[in-house]
This record gives sequence, structure tokens and C-alpha cells, in this order.
Amino acid sequence: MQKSGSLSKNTSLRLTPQQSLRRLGLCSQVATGQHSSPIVFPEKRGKVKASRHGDLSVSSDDIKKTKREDHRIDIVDEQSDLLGYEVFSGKLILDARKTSKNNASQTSTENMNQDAVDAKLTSKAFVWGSCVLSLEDVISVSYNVGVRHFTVHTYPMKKAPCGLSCFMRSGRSRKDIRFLASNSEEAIQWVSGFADQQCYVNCLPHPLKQASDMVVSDGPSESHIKCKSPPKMLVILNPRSGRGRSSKVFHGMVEPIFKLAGFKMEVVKTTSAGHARNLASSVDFSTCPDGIICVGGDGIVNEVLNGLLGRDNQKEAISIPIGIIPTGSDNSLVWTVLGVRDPVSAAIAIVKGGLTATDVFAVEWIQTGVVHFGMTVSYFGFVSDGVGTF
Ligand SMILES: Nc1ncnc2c1ncn2[C@@H]1O[C@H](COP(=O)(O)OP(=O)(O)OP(=O)(O)O)[C@@H](O)[C@H]1O
Repeated sequence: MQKSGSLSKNTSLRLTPQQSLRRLGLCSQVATGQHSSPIVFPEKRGKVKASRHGDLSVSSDDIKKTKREDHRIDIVDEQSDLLGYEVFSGKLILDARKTSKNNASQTSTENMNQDAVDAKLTSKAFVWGSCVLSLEDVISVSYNVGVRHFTVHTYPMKKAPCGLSCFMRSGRSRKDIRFLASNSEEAIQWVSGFADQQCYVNCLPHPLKQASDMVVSDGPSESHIKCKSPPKMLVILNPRSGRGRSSKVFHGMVEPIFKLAGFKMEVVKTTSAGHARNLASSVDFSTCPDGIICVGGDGIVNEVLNGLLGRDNQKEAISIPIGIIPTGSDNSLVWTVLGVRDPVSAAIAIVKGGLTATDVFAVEWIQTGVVHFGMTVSYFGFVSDGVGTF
């Protein structure tokens, strides 16, 4: 087969350490020097329009049309390219047999034959043939060192049936897409390109080595691919939130995404009101340097906020990112800050990293001097708990 891979000169456009930190969700006040308030969330970023319209595949006409519209709207940035800069290009074969067929984009892969097509990886998208996949939808890549094939794990948006898009909520579902490169060296270059774009790479030993402990010595090793290290998180889950559905939602829909992204997680389920606050006020940050993920409603987030801000080492505490998986009956914070309200989109936002600073207010009780922190609203009077701050 023709050797066709080409590493673009733009590959040297690596992320600066600060950019990498932001993408990995490691950003802190110290790292970026731009956050004025303690609590940070995955930021809402611009999306590649092609895949946001629902389907995994977009025809090149659509791309041109979208590009024209993009340029028409954004006249300030005339040089902007919808697909970003090129990272790697070459020929790939879509392995339709091993590609999962579980969503609306099925037809786009069924139509593909086993011929090699032109493919390219850019800083914003992965393009093969007439298909465009936004990197925002890519969770990770799996690769067995020394083989020709690699699998891209994605969560693209499902397309609502024609005419019903304004009535139905579109969702995301998993789709694994397997590709064959011309040879193992090229496969490694593709996979390294994904790693450069901050996609987690699940690098596994050669299949023969896996199966029989055989020594496969001549090929490349895992160390050829510079993967980002797996983030370490503490997950605090309120099993009572969302009328008791949060554990099911977390284990069924969210945990598989985090595992696919290589997260190392400790999951703690709260046993009573105040438990999350105690955890946040006493946790050793070296066990969760990449953040605390709250699974529940606004109440559990508020407990974590107050636990962190009540610590003696407050300065260090405010640099710990808080992620939110909305499974409660009231999830106004994540909706206001991120514009998402379903657990899968929130999980993907956490995986993709980025941070959003939010303001925090403090309410001081005159009689006792006790300070309570909040981010959305503070009630006083005859509400369910008498007094509430969220
Ligand atoms: N295991 C638990 N048992 C009882 N209450 C708990 C438990 N864990 C946390 N809580 C309390 O439950 C409150 C509400 O939790 P959360 O906001 O996560 O869920 P929710 O479904 O949105 O709740 P609500 O129905 O009150 O809106 C929190 O403020 C917290 O103090």
C-alpha cells in the first residue's frame, strides 16, 4: 500500500504548557493568573459547526457552505479556518465491521467501502472522505502498539428525526470508529496526532504480547506516543439527589465516559447532609489534584464550595476545579454557567477540560459571625429549610 502519511509543519504548533493545563482541566488561579474568583468550571467553548448540526457526517458542500457563512458572519477574522490547522494527513481505511453502529450516523459509515480514503487530522476536527468529526466529540483513542489499526471513541450528537428537532431533545451516544492505517508507523503518527490535540490515548501492548506474554521486540513501544497523564479526581455523589436516581445515572452514563477518558477516580457517596462539606474541607488534595466532581443538584455543589472555602489552606483550595454532573432536581448552576443540563454533555465538558470562573457571594450572620458562601441565590424566610444559600 502506498505510504501516504504526512506530518504537517504545523505539528510544531504544540500547546504551550499553560494551554495544556487549561485543556486538561488543571488550570488554577496560579497556572493562568486570570481567575479572580475561586470556583472554576469547564468552559463553554466554540464548536465546529459541522458536527453540532447533529450528524457525524457532513458533505463537503455543507462544509463549504458553512465556511462561507462563517466568513460572512465573522468578518474580523477572515483567515479563520473552520477546521483549524492541519496536524497530520494520509490515507485511512474505515473498518466498517469493527465500527459500532448504534446511532443516527450509522448510514454514513455503512456507505463507506473498504478503500483507503484521504484523511486528515486538524486542530479542530478529524476528516475522512466526506465525513467530519469534531474533536469536541472525541473522548479518546485506543491503540495496540505495533498494529495498523486504531479506534476513535466518540460521543456525537444524535440527530432528531426530520421536522421534530424543535420538539425533541437531541442527545449524545457512544460511537467507536476503527481505522486502518497503511502500516503501524503511520498508525502511531495518527495516534500521536490525537494525543497532541489533548485526546487521551489508551495505549495497550501489542495484541500478541497481551495474549501470551510473548516478547514482541522489533516494533515501536508505548513510549513512542506521548499521552497526557490520566487526571485524578474525587467524585462526591449524593445518592438521594434527583429522587434517588443519581447513582444509576452516574454509573450507567457518566462513569463509562470518564473511564474511556482514562480518569482515575475515587467515588464517595454521601451518607447524610453535611458529608460532602466535610469531605471537601478535609480531603488531601494530592489524591485529587485535578478536581472534585459533584454528582447531584445545587445543594451538593454548595456543600463542596463551603467545605473548600472554609479550609485553613483556602488559597490552595480555591485552585481546585469543581466539576458538576447534574443529577439533582435543581441544577440551575451548571445550566447557567455551562449551558448544559444533561449528565452526558456535562461529563464530556469535564473530559474536554477548560475552566470557567464564577463569582461567589458570602452571607454573614450578624448574631453568630458565621459566613456562608453561595453562587446562585440566597433565601431567607419560610422556604423548605427555613434558610437556604446555593
Ligand atoms: N445521603 C444523603 N442523605 C440525605 N441528604 C443528603 C445526602 N447527601 C446530601 N444530602 C443533602 O441533600 C441536599 C440536596 O441535595 P442535591 O442538591 O444534591 O439534590 P437535589 O435532588 O437537587 O435536592 P432537592 O430535591 O433538595 O432539590 C444537599 O444540600 C445535601 O445537604
